Amino acid sequence: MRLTVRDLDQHYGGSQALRKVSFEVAQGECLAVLGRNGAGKSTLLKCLAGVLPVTRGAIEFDGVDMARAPSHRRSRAGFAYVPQGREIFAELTVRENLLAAARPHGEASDETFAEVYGLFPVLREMAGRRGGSLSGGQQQQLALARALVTKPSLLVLDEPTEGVQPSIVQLIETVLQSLKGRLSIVLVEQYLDFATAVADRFVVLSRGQVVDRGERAEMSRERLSKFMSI
Ligand SMILES: Nc1ncnc2c1ncn2[C@@H]1O[C@H](COP(=O)(O)OP(=O)(O)OP(=O)(O)O)[C@@H](O)[C@H]1O
Repeated sequence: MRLTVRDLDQHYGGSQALRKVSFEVAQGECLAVLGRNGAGKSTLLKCLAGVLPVTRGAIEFDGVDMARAPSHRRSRAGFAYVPQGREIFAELTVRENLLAAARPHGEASDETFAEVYGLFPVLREMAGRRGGSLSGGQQQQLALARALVTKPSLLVLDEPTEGVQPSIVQLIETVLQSLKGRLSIVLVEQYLDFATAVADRFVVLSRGQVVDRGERAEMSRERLSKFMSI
């Protein structure tokens, strides 16, 4: 899916959190959204997901403006969102979490389950365990798997490496690299090594505005450090 965000404004009451944010993500590409705490990254992703209303601007999925469409319509159009903090169902088992995520998109096939269990083998082992009993890294894998069973064409991830041990960060990196090309990805990430390993292009937000953008080859620590807390 091609994502075009144009002149997006968002306000929390009287305070403006996003100001004329514009960018594009081509089919199969991964865009990293970088910036300091409070820059507006999570707000931007919530606007893309339709969980926060936008004040002005367009969010086009393959040319169709979804900026005012409810979340379920965006989801049916191929959009999947993994929020910060994961938001899995703690009381449901791993398998039930996956079934619940897949249901609005039609029953998930055995093939779909085999695919996500292939990407995240620990979830197969833990299929009967309650989501709430998993470690942070396992919950992050479950959150990603929940998004993938919906067969998205645009995957939006808010800090997938947060609170996750290095071996799982490496696994998530490998998974995202394998998904790129097939689906488009928007990634909010504080961990620069991960972002540079996965993203093709980046935008930097500061106080709700895009203050820099470029290609992966231009994502040098020197260039980004003036906008980030590193
Ligand atoms: N529910 C809310 N009500 C009012 N202001 C909010 C709300 N959520 C966020 N903000 C403000 O909007 C701005 C952007 O916040 P946002 O969470 O999008 O930043 P962020 O770049 O994702 O930061 P972080 O990395 O800390 O999550 C901040 O100034 C924040 O205080």
